[in-house]
Amino acid sequence: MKYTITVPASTANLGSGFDTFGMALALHDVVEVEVTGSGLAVEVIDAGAGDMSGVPTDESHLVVRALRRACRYLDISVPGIVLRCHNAIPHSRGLGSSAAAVVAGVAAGYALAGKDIDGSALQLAAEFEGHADNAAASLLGGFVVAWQSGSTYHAERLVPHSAIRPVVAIPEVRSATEQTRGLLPDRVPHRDAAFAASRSALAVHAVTARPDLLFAATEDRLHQDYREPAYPASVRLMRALRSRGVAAVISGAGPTVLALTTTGILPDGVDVAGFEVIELPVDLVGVRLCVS
Ligand SMILES: Nc1ncnc2c1ncn2[C@@H]1O[C@H](COP(=O)(O)OP(=O)(O)OP(=O)(O)O)[C@@H](O)[C@H]1O
Ligand SMILES: N[C@@H](CCO)C(=O)O
Repeated sequence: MKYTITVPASTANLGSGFDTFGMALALHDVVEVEVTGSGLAVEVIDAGAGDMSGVPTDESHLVVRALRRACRYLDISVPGIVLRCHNAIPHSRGLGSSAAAVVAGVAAGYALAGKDIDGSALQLAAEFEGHADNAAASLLGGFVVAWQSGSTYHAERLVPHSAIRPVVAIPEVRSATEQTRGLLPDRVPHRDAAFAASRSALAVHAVTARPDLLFAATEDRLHQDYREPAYPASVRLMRALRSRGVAAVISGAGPTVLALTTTGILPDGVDVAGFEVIELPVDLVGVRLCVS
């Protein structure tokens, strides 16, 4: 039996919802899993993601680690595994590749156990990253609001307004989430926290019902400026777009720039040299499984 898991990319933060907002995007990794008599074989295939030479093919592979974790949680043992990963989501660009890999592994564990995905899958997936924004989006699809109570992760899925057409500008350069989180301060001024509260509350309304409010709703003071030294060209592009009235933000931990448009294109005259610009519709479904 072959289990095929299709998992969407995601964009996190959306400007004002640091570690809270996520949105699934229609760019998918596909992971095929087969159970064998013994051992582990991992094949990593570039399906558009670019150079995959740094990705391990042993027990340290992220999909394998998440699959093993889910199997332990679900109390099943698997004698051997063949895994074929068709990677389309570029790594370390702020498009949630690591969360997608973890969600694929967890979903594979549930598939092997013959169980439907439930709330515990989010917990297992989010524990890998320490925040649930990307994982919840890849798991549930649509627009998610994620939060943490103690060590428990939660998320609510909302449906984005149908007029929203996300466009991403993906640079060649990479940046590791772990490093760019290190650029964030331990404390922020109270006025910036209040600013963030207003904009993130507004963003829930803007994304679901009032796209005309997206520009104000995506303003951020908690993370993007602090991370500018890691990817100055991306922040420059984001600001150039915002100066034209486009609701542009840094996608996740960067360096991709996300523009929440209603046109599916970026305005003429903005210099996008060094970036691949593509429209990525919202994925409303989240992770899916096919058994053959
Ligand atoms: N499909 C995958 N298979 C195996 N490992 C992966 C996969 N995707 C990501 N990884 C691992 O995760 C790393 C990237 O994680 P990182 O959190 O820095 O970036 P990201 O998830 O692409 O971006 P962000 O979290 O900002 O959206 C890769 O270098 C690789 O080690
Ligand atoms: N909210 C996370 C997303 C990236 O994993 C961050 O900005 O660091």
